[in-house]
Amino acid sequence: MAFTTMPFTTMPSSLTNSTSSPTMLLPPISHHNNHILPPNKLIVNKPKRKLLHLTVANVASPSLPMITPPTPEEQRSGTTAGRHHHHHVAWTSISQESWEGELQVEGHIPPWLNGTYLRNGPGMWHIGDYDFRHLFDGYATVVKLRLQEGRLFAGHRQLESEAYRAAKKNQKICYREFSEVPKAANFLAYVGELASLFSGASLTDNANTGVVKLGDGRVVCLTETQKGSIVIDPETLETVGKFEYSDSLGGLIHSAHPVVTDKEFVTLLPDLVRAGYLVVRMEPGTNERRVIGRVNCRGGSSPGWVHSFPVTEHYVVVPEMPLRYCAQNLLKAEPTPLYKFEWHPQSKAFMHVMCKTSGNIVASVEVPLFVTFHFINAYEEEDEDGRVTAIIADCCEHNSDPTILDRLRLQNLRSFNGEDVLPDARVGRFRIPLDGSPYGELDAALDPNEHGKGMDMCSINPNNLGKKYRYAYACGAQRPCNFPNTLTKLDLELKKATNWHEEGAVPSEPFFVARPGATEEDDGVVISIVSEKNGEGYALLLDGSTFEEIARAKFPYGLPYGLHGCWVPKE
Ligand SMILES: CC(=O)/C=C/C=C(C)/C=C/C1=C(C)CCCC1(C)C
Ligand SMILES: CC(/C=C/C=O)=C\C=C\C=O
Ligand SMILES: [Fe+2]
Repeated sequence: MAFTTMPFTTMPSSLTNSTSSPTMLLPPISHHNNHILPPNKLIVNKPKRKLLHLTVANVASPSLPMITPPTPEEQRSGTTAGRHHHHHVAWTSISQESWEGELQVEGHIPPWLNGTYLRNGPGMWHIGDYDFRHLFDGYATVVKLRLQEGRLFAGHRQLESEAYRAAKKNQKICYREFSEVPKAANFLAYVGELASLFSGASLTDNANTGVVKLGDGRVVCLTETQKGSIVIDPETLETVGKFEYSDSLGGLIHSAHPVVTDKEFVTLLPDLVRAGYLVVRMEPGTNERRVIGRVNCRGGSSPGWVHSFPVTEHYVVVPEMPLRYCAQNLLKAEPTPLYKFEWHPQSKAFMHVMCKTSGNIVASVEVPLFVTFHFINAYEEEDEDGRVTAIIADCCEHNSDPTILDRLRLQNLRSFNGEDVLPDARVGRFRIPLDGSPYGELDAALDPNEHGKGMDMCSINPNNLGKKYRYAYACGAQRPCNFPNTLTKLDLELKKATNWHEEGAVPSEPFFVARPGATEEDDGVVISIVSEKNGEGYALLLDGSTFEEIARAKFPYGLPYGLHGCWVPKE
């Protein structure tokens, strides 16, 4: 099969951001005997020393540089804030390009669990001496957990986006990130005179949000810019090349969360010129998106942010949030309170429902104002005669408070002082009637106290995508906290939650993998990666049904927080 990928030039094998600041190094690894050092043996290299690029390929390196801890002066230095452990390891930049090795497993990995869990996220939040502002600005770090006959082989690697390579080469940001803007000279020096800083060319391709496995087997890292679609090798985590869309639909941005199954890739392309959304579909084995239909916005002159959207078996649901893209903010030099977005409560909120096969809009209703990053799932509600009466769509809803976006500034995440500052959130359940009534409803699907009034980063059993379902897994809040800190299993039928919590731990999105042949919806495991307050970290497996721990495996280093993952089953 001929795929369109554009290879990048080879990267240098050594880490080029050998800054003048102290940086954590990871312990060396060996093929035969993987040394997992306790955290107090984590080693810190001396300023101005070159960092080793530790990969399996170079474990044979005969010697490591002499290691000394940072001086108290260096410890105090504000400019190294992104790099060492003044604050939680979840918000500390990864210090090494890549690592891989076997982890020791405590507990029992089910023998049926054979495949690789991949997780993407912004893991490096500085370049040179400059620390980034926002969680979403970080350069992508992809983590893998390869589970094989009860053993666990893990690793991580920095994604070689153009934006990351340019930043390493110039020791400066060269493309527009979520909240960061390069200096014009940096951008021009890298991209050339033809591209304007105030054009789409200046947008990042730093694919730091999610990772998906297409029906044809290709694994693609994604973010909200279309150019930030990058193919990786799921085994080595190496960057293969850009995923080039071969259609001529154009546009610069898309939803960060396409709905991907073995049969299709469905996504939304916001139209910032004629406020609306194109609903598009791409078949496995192709790079061509085809238009299913178009939704025109009903409120405001700009489309609402669509970080994600839900589908049912027959419909695509297009949310129109009053948190809207702002074309001016996209190209502004200084960050605005809501970054590239604006809150327009007077423009109202809507939900549109499009038939997947005809592209016809079968419902378009006004709903209460809402703010969400993540839809959980949706399904068709039927009456006794099997007629579809409404669409039910669930999301992690931030009590229609857009300031959640600004709460994710690194400074906030790093400055937790025991005070409860996480804004309330809930499982928002929309009911969108299909009988032509003009209004839809939005209510909490269960009492938010069940999951501690915090709620985000959700997954479901993928076999229930678009269908009536009972269970979801997400992160909730054991307060006080400044960020969701529990893993929670939601029973949306009994309206109960089961919570997993460890003091000071920051767990990433609980990802559900169904047991092959299972008949119960929650028969499977939940995978998460936990960053601990002592600087360590581990992979965690919970039983999808009892929500009890079945295994954990410590990494030799604490990992930064990560966002979304996917499962690549072993063939
Ligand atoms: C990591 C995450 O959840 C969201 C990331 C969002 C990003 C990276 C958005 C990026 C954007 C730009 C870099 C410029 C254009 C606007 C926008 C899509 C917000
Ligand atoms: C981490 C996050 C959104 C990530 C987007 O992909 C939201 C967290 C919300 C906190 O309550
Ligand atoms: Fe997301």
